[in-house]
Amino acid sequence: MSEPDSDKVDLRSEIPRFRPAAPPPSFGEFVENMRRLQDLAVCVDATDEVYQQARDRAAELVELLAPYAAREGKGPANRSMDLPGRGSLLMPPFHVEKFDEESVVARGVLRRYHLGGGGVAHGGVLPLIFDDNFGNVVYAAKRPISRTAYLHVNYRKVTPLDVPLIIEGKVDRVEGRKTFITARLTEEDGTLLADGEGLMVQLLPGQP
Ligand SMILES: CCCCCCCC(=O)SCCNC(=O)CCNC(=O)[C@H](O)C(C)(C)COP(=O)(O)OP(=O)(O)OC[C@H]1O[C@@H](n2cnc3c(N)ncnc32)[C@H](O)[C@@H]1OP(=O)(O)O
Repeated sequence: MSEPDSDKVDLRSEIPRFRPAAPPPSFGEFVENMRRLQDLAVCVDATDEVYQQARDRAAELVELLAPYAAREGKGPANRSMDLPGRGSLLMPPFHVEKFDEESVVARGVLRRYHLGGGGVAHGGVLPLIFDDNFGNVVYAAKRPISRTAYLHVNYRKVTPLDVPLIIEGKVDRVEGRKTFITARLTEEDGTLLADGEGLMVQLLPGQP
Protein backbone atom coordinates (compact mmCIF):
# COMPACT_ATOMS: atom_id res chain seq x y z
CA MET A 1 0.00 0.00 0.00
CA SER A 2 1.37 3.46 -0.80
CA GLU A 3 0.66 7.01 0.33
CA PRO A 4 -2.49 6.34 2.40
CA ASP A 5 -2.62 10.04 3.32
CA SER A 6 -2.46 11.21 -0.32
CA ASP A 7 -5.72 13.14 0.00
CA LYS A 8 -4.10 15.32 2.63
CA VAL A 9 -1.32 16.53 0.34
CA ASP A 10 -1.92 20.16 -0.61
CA LEU A 11 -0.86 20.21 -4.24
CA ARG A 12 -1.06 24.00 -4.29
CA SER A 13 1.91 24.19 -1.99
CA GLU A 14 4.43 23.11 -4.60
CA ILE A 15 4.78 22.48 -8.31
CA PRO A 16 5.39 18.75 -8.64
CA ARG A 17 8.55 17.83 -10.47
CA PHE A 18 7.87 15.75 -13.54
CA ARG A 19 9.71 12.44 -13.73
CA PRO A 20 9.00 9.79 -16.40
CA ALA A 21 7.78 6.50 -14.94
CA ALA A 22 8.80 2.93 -15.76
CA PRO A 23 5.38 1.31 -15.26
CA PRO A 24 4.91 -2.37 -14.33
CA PRO A 25 4.31 -4.55 -17.44
CA SER A 26 0.54 -4.88 -17.04
CA PHE A 27 -0.14 -1.18 -16.53
CA GLY A 28 -0.47 -0.40 -20.26
CA GLU A 29 -3.02 -3.18 -20.79
CA PHE A 30 -4.89 -2.06 -17.71
CA VAL A 31 -5.15 1.49 -19.09
CA GLU A 32 -6.24 0.25 -22.53
CA ASN A 33 -8.95 -1.90 -20.94
CA MET A 34 -10.07 1.11 -18.93
CA ARG A 35 -10.27 3.11 -22.17
CA ARG A 36 -12.40 0.36 -23.72
CA LEU A 37 -14.57 0.47 -20.62
CA GLN A 38 -14.98 4.23 -21.03
CA ASP A 39 -15.93 3.73 -24.69
CA LEU A 40 -18.52 1.14 -23.65
CA ALA A 41 -19.83 3.12 -20.69
CA VAL A 42 -20.89 5.93 -23.02
CA CYS A 43 -22.41 3.71 -25.70
CA VAL A 44 -24.01 0.58 -24.24
CA ASP A 45 -27.74 0.09 -24.16
CA ALA A 46 -28.15 -2.89 -21.80
CA THR A 47 -30.69 -4.47 -19.48
CA ASP A 48 -30.88 -3.66 -15.78
CA GLU A 49 -29.46 -7.11 -15.04
CA VAL A 50 -26.38 -6.30 -17.09
CA TYR A 51 -26.00 -2.91 -15.35
CA GLN A 52 -26.31 -4.63 -11.96
CA GLN A 53 -23.44 -6.97 -12.87
CA ALA A 54 -21.38 -4.10 -14.27
CA ARG A 55 -22.05 -2.05 -11.12
CA ASP A 56 -20.89 -4.90 -8.89
CA ARG A 57 -17.76 -5.62 -10.92
CA ALA A 58 -16.90 -1.92 -11.02
CA ALA A 59 -17.32 -1.81 -7.25
CA GLU A 60 -14.91 -4.75 -6.94
CA LEU A 61 -12.36 -2.90 -9.05
CA VAL A 62 -12.70 0.20 -6.92
CA GLU A 63 -12.18 -1.91 -3.81
CA LEU A 64 -9.08 -3.50 -5.35
CA LEU A 65 -7.45 -0.24 -6.39
CA ALA A 66 -8.49 2.19 -3.64
CA PRO A 67 -5.73 1.18 -1.18
CA TYR A 68 -3.09 2.11 -3.77
CA ALA A 69 -4.19 5.69 -4.41
CA ALA A 70 -1.05 7.82 -4.39
CA ARG A 71 -0.24 11.50 -4.56
CA GLU A 72 0.44 13.30 -7.85
CA GLY A 73 3.70 12.31 -9.49
CA LYS A 74 3.92 8.93 -7.74
CA GLY A 75 1.83 6.53 -9.82
CA PRO A 76 2.58 5.74 -13.48
CA ALA A 77 -0.50 7.52 -14.91
CA ASN A 78 0.46 10.69 -16.79
CA ARG A 79 4.16 9.81 -16.57
CA SER A 80 4.38 6.72 -18.81
CA MET A 81 5.90 8.25 -21.91
CA ASP A 82 5.64 5.08 -24.05
CA LEU A 83 1.88 4.76 -23.52
CA PRO A 84 -0.86 6.65 -25.37
CA GLY A 85 -1.77 9.77 -23.42
CA ARG A 86 1.15 9.02 -21.08
CA GLY A 87 -1.07 6.36 -19.50
CA SER A 88 -3.55 8.95 -18.21
CA LEU A 89 -7.24 8.33 -18.87
CA LEU A 90 -7.79 12.08 -18.82
CA MET A 91 -5.63 12.48 -21.90
CA PRO A 92 -6.79 11.36 -25.34
CA PRO A 93 -4.55 8.51 -26.51
CA PHE A 94 -1.89 10.49 -28.40
CA HIS A 95 1.82 9.65 -28.73
CA VAL A 96 4.44 12.40 -28.93
CA GLU A 97 6.50 11.81 -32.09
CA LYS A 98 8.64 14.95 -32.14
CA PHE A 99 9.77 16.94 -29.14
CA ASP A 100 12.35 19.63 -29.72
CA GLU A 101 12.84 23.38 -29.69
CA GLU A 102 11.35 23.73 -33.17
CA SER A 103 8.01 22.02 -32.46
CA VAL A 104 6.13 19.28 -30.65
CA VAL A 105 4.17 16.80 -32.76
CA ALA A 106 1.78 14.18 -31.38
CA ARG A 107 -0.37 11.63 -33.19
CA GLY A 108 -3.43 9.78 -31.94
CA VAL A 109 -7.10 9.06 -32.32
CA LEU A 110 -10.27 10.14 -30.63
CA ARG A 111 -12.63 7.30 -29.75
CA ARG A 112 -16.27 6.70 -28.93
CA TYR A 113 -15.64 8.10 -25.44
CA HIS A 114 -14.85 11.48 -27.07
CA LEU A 115 -18.09 11.64 -29.07
CA GLY A 116 -19.92 14.93 -29.02
CA GLY A 117 -22.85 14.52 -31.37
CA GLY A 118 -23.48 13.57 -34.97
CA GLY A 119 -20.70 11.01 -34.95
CA VAL A 120 -17.84 13.48 -34.41
CA ALA A 121 -15.67 14.61 -31.51
CA HIS A 122 -16.94 16.76 -28.66
CA GLY A 123 -15.65 20.30 -29.10
CA GLY A 124 -14.48 20.42 -25.51
CA VAL A 125 -11.94 17.68 -26.09
CA LEU A 126 -9.92 19.76 -28.54
CA PRO A 127 -8.78 22.43 -26.04
CA LEU A 128 -7.47 19.60 -23.88
CA ILE A 129 -5.35 18.37 -26.78
CA PHE A 130 -4.14 21.89 -27.52
CA ASP A 131 -3.40 22.72 -23.89
CA ASP A 132 -1.36 19.57 -23.44
CA ASN A 133 0.57 20.36 -26.60
CA PHE A 134 1.20 23.93 -25.40
CA GLY A 135 2.61 22.58 -22.13
CA ASN A 136 4.92 20.27 -24.07
CA VAL A 137 6.00 23.08 -26.40
CA VAL A 138 7.01 25.25 -23.44
CA TYR A 139 8.97 22.35 -21.98
CA ALA A 140 10.61 21.37 -25.28
CA ALA A 141 11.57 24.99 -26.01
CA LYS A 142 13.27 25.10 -22.60
CA ARG A 143 11.11 28.01 -21.51
CA PRO A 144 10.60 28.44 -17.75
CA ILE A 145 7.75 26.58 -16.09
CA SER A 146 4.54 28.32 -17.18
CA ARG A 147 0.79 28.04 -17.05
CA THR A 148 -1.84 28.67 -19.67
CA ALA A 149 -3.26 32.19 -19.36
CA TYR A 150 -5.53 31.81 -22.37
CA LEU A 151 -6.20 29.33 -25.12
CA HIS A 152 -8.12 30.07 -28.30
CA VAL A 153 -9.30 27.30 -30.64
CA ASN A 154 -10.71 27.84 -34.12
CA TYR A 155 -12.83 24.88 -35.18
CA ARG A 156 -12.32 24.68 -38.95
CA LYS A 157 -13.96 21.30 -39.62
CA VAL A 158 -15.64 18.68 -37.46
CA THR A 159 -13.11 16.29 -35.96
CA PRO A 160 -13.73 12.62 -36.81
CA LEU A 161 -13.44 9.69 -34.41
CA ASP A 162 -11.20 6.66 -35.02
CA VAL A 163 -9.11 8.52 -37.59
CA PRO A 164 -5.40 9.30 -37.07
CA LEU A 165 -4.96 12.92 -36.00
CA ILE A 166 -1.82 15.00 -35.74
CA ILE A 167 -1.20 18.08 -33.61
CA GLU A 168 1.85 20.25 -34.13
CA GLY A 169 2.61 23.21 -31.92
CA LYS A 170 5.45 25.70 -31.82
CA VAL A 171 6.56 28.87 -30.11
CA ASP A 172 5.33 31.85 -32.06
CA ARG A 173 7.07 34.53 -30.00
CA VAL A 174 8.40 35.31 -26.55
CA GLU A 175 7.79 38.56 -24.67
CA GLY A 176 9.37 38.55 -21.22
CA ARG A 177 7.43 36.04 -19.11
CA LYS A 178 5.01 35.39 -21.94
CA THR A 179 5.35 32.57 -24.46
CA PHE A 180 2.84 32.70 -27.30
CA ILE A 181 2.20 29.34 -28.94
CA THR A 182 0.38 28.31 -32.09
CA ALA A 183 -0.75 24.82 -33.04
CA ARG A 184 -2.65 22.99 -35.76
CA LEU A 185 -4.73 19.82 -35.56
CA THR A 186 -4.89 17.96 -38.86
CA GLU A 187 -5.70 14.63 -40.40
CA GLU A 188 -2.83 12.61 -41.86
CA ASP A 189 -3.43 14.04 -45.33
CA GLY A 190 -3.00 17.55 -43.96
CA THR A 191 -6.69 18.45 -43.76
CA LEU A 192 -6.93 21.23 -41.18
CA LEU A 193 -9.46 20.48 -38.44
CA ALA A 194 -8.60 23.17 -35.91
CA ASP A 195 -5.91 25.68 -35.13
CA GLY A 196 -5.16 27.30 -31.84
CA GLU A 197 -3.21 30.02 -30.13
CA GLY A 198 -2.28 30.23 -26.51
CA LEU A 199 -0.42 32.35 -24.00
CA MET A 200 1.74 30.60 -21.44
CA VAL A 201 2.92 32.83 -18.60
CA GLN A 202 6.05 32.02 -16.64
CA LEU A 203 5.26 31.39 -13.00
CA LEU A 204 6.85 33.64 -10.42
CA PRO A 205 8.40 32.16 -7.28
CA GLY A 206 5.60 31.00 -4.99
CA GLN A 207 2.96 30.87 -7.72
CA PRO A 208 1.16 27.50 -7.71
C1 LIG B 1 3.20 23.55 -13.49
C2 LIG B 1 2.41 22.86 -14.57
C3 LIG B 1 2.90 23.17 -15.95
C4 LIG B 1 2.04 22.56 -17.05
C5 LIG B 1 0.98 23.52 -17.52
C6 LIG B 1 0.10 22.89 -18.55
C7 LIG B 1 -0.87 23.91 -19.02
C8 LIG B 1 -2.03 24.10 -18.07
O1 LIG B 1 -3.06 23.52 -18.28
S1 LIG B 1 -1.92 25.13 -16.75
C9 LIG B 1 -3.59 25.07 -16.07
C10 LIG B 1 -4.50 26.13 -16.64
N1 LIG B 1 -4.02 27.43 -16.32
C11 LIG B 1 -4.18 27.97 -15.11
O2 LIG B 1 -4.77 27.38 -14.20
C12 LIG B 1 -3.59 29.34 -14.90
C13 LIG B 1 -4.39 30.16 -13.89
N2 LIG B 1 -3.90 31.53 -13.91
C14 LIG B 1 -2.77 31.88 -13.26
O3 LIG B 1 -2.18 31.07 -12.55
C15 LIG B 1 -2.27 33.28 -13.45
O4 LIG B 1 -3.31 34.10 -13.94
C16 LIG B 1 -1.07 33.35 -14.47
C17 LIG B 1 0.12 32.57 -13.88
C18 LIG B 1 -1.44 32.75 -15.83
C19 LIG B 1 -0.67 34.80 -14.69
O5 LIG B 1 -0.70 35.43 -13.43
P1 LIG B 1 0.33 36.58 -13.03
O6 LIG B 1 1.67 36.01 -12.77
O7 LIG B 1 -0.29 37.36 -11.94
O8 LIG B 1 0.43 37.36 -14.39
P2 LIG B 1 0.25 38.90 -14.64
O9 LIG B 1 1.39 39.61 -13.94
O10 LIG B 1 -1.14 39.33 -14.39
O11 LIG B 1 0.47 38.90 -16.20
C20 LIG B 1 1.75 38.64 -16.78
C21 LIG B 1 1.64 39.07 -18.22
O12 LIG B 1 0.71 38.16 -18.89
C22 LIG B 1 -0.40 38.91 -19.40
N3 LIG B 1 -1.61 38.09 -19.21
C23 LIG B 1 -1.93 37.32 -18.13
N4 LIG B 1 -3.11 36.70 -18.33
C24 LIG B 1 -3.51 37.07 -19.57
C25 LIG B 1 -4.65 36.75 -20.36
N5 LIG B 1 -5.61 35.88 -19.93
N6 LIG B 1 -4.76 37.31 -21.57
C26 LIG B 1 -3.79 38.15 -22.05
N7 LIG B 1 -2.68 38.48 -21.34
C27 LIG B 1 -2.56 37.95 -20.12
C28 LIG B 1 -0.46 40.18 -18.58
O13 LIG B 1 -1.10 41.21 -19.31
C29 LIG B 1 1.02 40.47 -18.38
O14 LIG B 1 1.54 41.01 -19.57
P3 LIG B 1 2.73 42.12 -19.51
O15 LIG B 1 3.90 41.45 -18.84
O16 LIG B 1 2.97 42.46 -20.93
O17 LIG B 1 2.16 43.24 -18.70
